[in-house]
Amino acid sequence: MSSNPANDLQVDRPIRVLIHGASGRMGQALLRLLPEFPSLQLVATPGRGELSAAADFDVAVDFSLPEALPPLLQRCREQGAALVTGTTGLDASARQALESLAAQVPVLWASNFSLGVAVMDRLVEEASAVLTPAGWQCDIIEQHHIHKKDAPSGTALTLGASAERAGAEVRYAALRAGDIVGEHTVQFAGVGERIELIHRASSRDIFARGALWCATRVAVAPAGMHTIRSLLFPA
Ligand SMILES: NC(=O)C1=CN([C@@H]2O[C@H](COP(=O)(O)OP(=O)(O)OC[C@H]3O[C@@H](n4cnc5c(N)ncnc54)[C@H](OP(=O)(O)O)[C@@H]3O)[C@@H](O)[C@H]2O)C=CC1
Ligand SMILES: O=C(O)C1=N[C@H](C(=O)O)C[C@H](O)C1
Repeated sequence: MSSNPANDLQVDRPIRVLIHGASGRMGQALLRLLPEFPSLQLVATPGRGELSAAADFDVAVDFSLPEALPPLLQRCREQGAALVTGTTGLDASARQALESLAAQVPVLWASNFSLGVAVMDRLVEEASAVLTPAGWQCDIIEQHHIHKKDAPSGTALTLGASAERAGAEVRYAALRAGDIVGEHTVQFAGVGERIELIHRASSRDIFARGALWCATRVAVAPAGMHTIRSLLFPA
């Protein structure tokens, strides 16, 4: 999760990586930061309709749109390659398709690859476990740039799911404005007091670095569904 090359993985041979969605905001950040991870060797950046002609790879790193995923999953399955994806707005059948791919290859989907949000997620779960039974209300307010298609954001839904595990009934509000990289507020409101947990992303580099760090780990992991929490905070 760090820009320190010492945190890169030592490997016998380079891990061949395909970047899916390379022309996008996240794709461009991934390409710029890739040199921080010498174990990763870029072999393909296929655009629309170019996947079948792409070179063989060990791990795909994907930030695209839900409709772009089926051909990528198919290619990973055919090749036995790992998948790290941060694409949000996935419906139940897309999530199921990831689970089914994970029966054959290592897969990691994360709605947010930042360390800060991973820690915030744990705080939300802990706060909700105490405050929900005490009758506090949980609300999640997220703000993003005007180009973002899905709402609520994937991160908001992940944080909400963590609060809901403790029984909370979460309400969501989403704002799309300017070039906001991403801001998430989880508010717990009781009578006479309130707690607000806020994460503000000021650069996409935090997501790109997190995804590349995960790729170095997932590429050499066993088949199955991996999570950012299981990589960052192994039991
Ligand atoms: N998990 C995380 O930490 C983060 C997740 N995200 C998520 O990542 C995704 C991408 O975000 P962002 O980079 O801002 O989006 P962009 O719109 O900037 O980029 C989307 C990319 O996907 C490609 N694409 C879109 N549709 C298709 C298709 N049908 N087939 C193949 N390629 C396609 C685009 O190609 P083209 O140029 O041809 O349109 C482009 O390269 C979103 O779901 C966003 O929510 C974003 C930031 C962090
Ligand atoms: O689309 C974005 O930009 C982001 N999407 C992710 C989400 O949906 O939570 C992560 C981050 O907030 C930026």
